[in-house]
Amino acid sequence: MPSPSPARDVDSNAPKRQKTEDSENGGKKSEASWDDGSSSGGDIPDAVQQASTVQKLPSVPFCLQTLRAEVEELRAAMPPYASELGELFRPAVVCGDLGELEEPGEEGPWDLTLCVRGAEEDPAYGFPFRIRLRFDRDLWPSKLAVVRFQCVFHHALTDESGAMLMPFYRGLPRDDRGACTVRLMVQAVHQFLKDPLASWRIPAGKAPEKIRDVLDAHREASQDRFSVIGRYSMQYRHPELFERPPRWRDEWLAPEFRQARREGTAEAWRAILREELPGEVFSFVLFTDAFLELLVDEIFNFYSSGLPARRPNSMNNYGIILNEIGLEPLIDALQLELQPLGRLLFPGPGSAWDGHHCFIVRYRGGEDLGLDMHTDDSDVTFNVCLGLEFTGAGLQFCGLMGAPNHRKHTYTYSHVRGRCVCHLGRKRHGADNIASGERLNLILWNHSSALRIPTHTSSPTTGRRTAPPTKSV
Ligand SMILES: O=C(O)CCC(=O)C(=O)O
Ligand SMILES: [Fe+2]
Repeated sequence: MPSPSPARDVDSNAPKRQKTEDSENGGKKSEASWDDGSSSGGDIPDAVQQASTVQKLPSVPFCLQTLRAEVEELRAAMPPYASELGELFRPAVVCGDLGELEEPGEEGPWDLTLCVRGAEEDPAYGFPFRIRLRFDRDLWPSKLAVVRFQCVFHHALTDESGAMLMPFYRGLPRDDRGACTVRLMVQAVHQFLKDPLASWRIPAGKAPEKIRDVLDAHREASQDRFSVIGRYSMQYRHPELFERPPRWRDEWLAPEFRQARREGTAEAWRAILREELPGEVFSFVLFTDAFLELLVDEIFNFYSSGLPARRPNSMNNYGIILNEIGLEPLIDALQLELQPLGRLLFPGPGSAWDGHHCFIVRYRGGEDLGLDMHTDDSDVTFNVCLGLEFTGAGLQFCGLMGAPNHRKHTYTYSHVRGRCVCHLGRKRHGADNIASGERLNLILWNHSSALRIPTHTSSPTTGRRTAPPTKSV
């Protein structure tokens, strides 16, 4: 896939956001900035640059009360393309000016999640995509709310983490004060999904061919994905797993897990945990038999549908990605259920998840038997055994990546149906060969964008983001 040609940034009059230069940011970029050349157009071709206008922005101070009122006004009259509007909340951690994680104080920022779709009949973007709006008092409402797609999203004009790029913000609609509003932000995302070039203010017919090519490639990937999800939706065995908004039924989660969640204290959570390796590997009962039966039945139903399945990673030939068959909303909700435990066990990497990769691994004679030692492309991994009957298949652990004992065996965990084992993604591990029977596990890789700020936030993505994540062995 060709990449767009480099060009210089011309918008030196753009207003500056505080402290976003590399030197002040530990070499990392913040999700949006208005200042330096590299963050506002390093790889963006000339036609795009010319379309960017130099804006005079008003100085309207941040006011939390007004922001809350705008969210409620949106809730009271949701546009047809928006749904699943959450509540404003302060994120548990954010990336500080030096790239370190910090807990935000009274001054915010504030986050809001909701789903937005593009044009109704569009087979690639006419579906609800979960987005996060981040309101930072240095930027809102005079400049922008930072927008990030918090879901599987194939698009050429967002960065690797799903964050909008600078030209999107330059084209934001404004109210009669010249400021942003929540409703206008949501409308801008909808317009972006409908016509990204117009939203970047690139005149019709002026888009460089290279950009049109990458846009088309991503559109095709998105369309293929929704085509499988759509076709499978005609064949669901258990539609309750696919509901929108998603809902975890009480009878699906183990009573002791629900009890800990109700009490919500560190002691209550600790009471359900088994510390397999002190401070590093934990396990607990997560699912009931009823849920295990339901999920396994649905997975075998998908296998027998004959629909194409992307494989979860380069080391697994028989698994399926749950986010690719319509279960992304359910897994979003599962991640929320597990978040308090992540925060307790792994402060930092487990504190504020906003993305996931969730898949099934399957082992049986004649297919994959086990899994080589590796680390996961996750911040925190949850691994739940779904059954079936099997012997062997111990889960081996070594040290943390980078630690002196990285390659040294430290512990063997034995999977038990319904039980979940959790660890940092950088803890080296691998599965012994299955000796008999068949094993299915659900693997949830949790990601925090605060820990994964990409180094390029402005150039169009140059290829299809369809390659499965790989593991470092
Ligand atoms: O089979 C297992 O239990 C481990 C799977 C795993 O580590 C992975 O898929 O990343
Ligand atoms: Fe793994």
